[in-house]
Amino acid sequence: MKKMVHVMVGVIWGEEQQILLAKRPEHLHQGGLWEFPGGKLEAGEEALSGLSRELQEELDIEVLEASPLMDVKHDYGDKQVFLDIWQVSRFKGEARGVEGQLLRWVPLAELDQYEFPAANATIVERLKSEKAPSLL
Ligand SMILES: Nc1nc2c([nH]c(=O)n2[C@H]2C[C@H](O)[C@@H](COP(=O)(O)OP(=O)(O)OP(=O)(O)O)O2)c(=O)[nH]1
Ligand SMILES: [Mg+2]
Repeated sequence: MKKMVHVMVGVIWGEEQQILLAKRPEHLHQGGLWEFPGGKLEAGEEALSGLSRELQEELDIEVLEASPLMDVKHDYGDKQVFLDIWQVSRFKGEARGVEGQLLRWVPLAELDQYEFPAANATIVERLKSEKAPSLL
């Protein structure tokens, strides 16, 4: 059986209800697609610590407030992921692509215009079906 990778995923809200997307580098798993920033939880690490660490490493921001949104399990065939998705409602600093990744702040209504990994379809649906600020 393939091992399931626990991934911390941040839906980061900007001040005008936009969400931060990052483009995955071509050479990575699911490369060339847009994602919500995040990465693998380390052994023994708490979920929120892992999320904060990943967003610090990838975007150079400090998470000040975050809450769990949903989990998604997905089998890509070559890899099985458990996406642990949190909404980030407050953070410190200005996000930049530390690893050279392209970033874009996208209004909720325009999310469908971006190509995501297959596992993200349910996340996008969920975000569109609820009024963002009430979740926070
Ligand atoms: N960050 C993120 N990963 C996603 C999303 N959707 C999705 O299927 N994934 C998958 C793709 C990858 O298989 C996995 C994330 O692993 P990763 O390799 O980017 O993790 P990482 O940032 O810790 O990278 P690294 O330290 O191994 O370089 O989760 C998403 O929206 N955001
Ligand atoms: Mg990552």
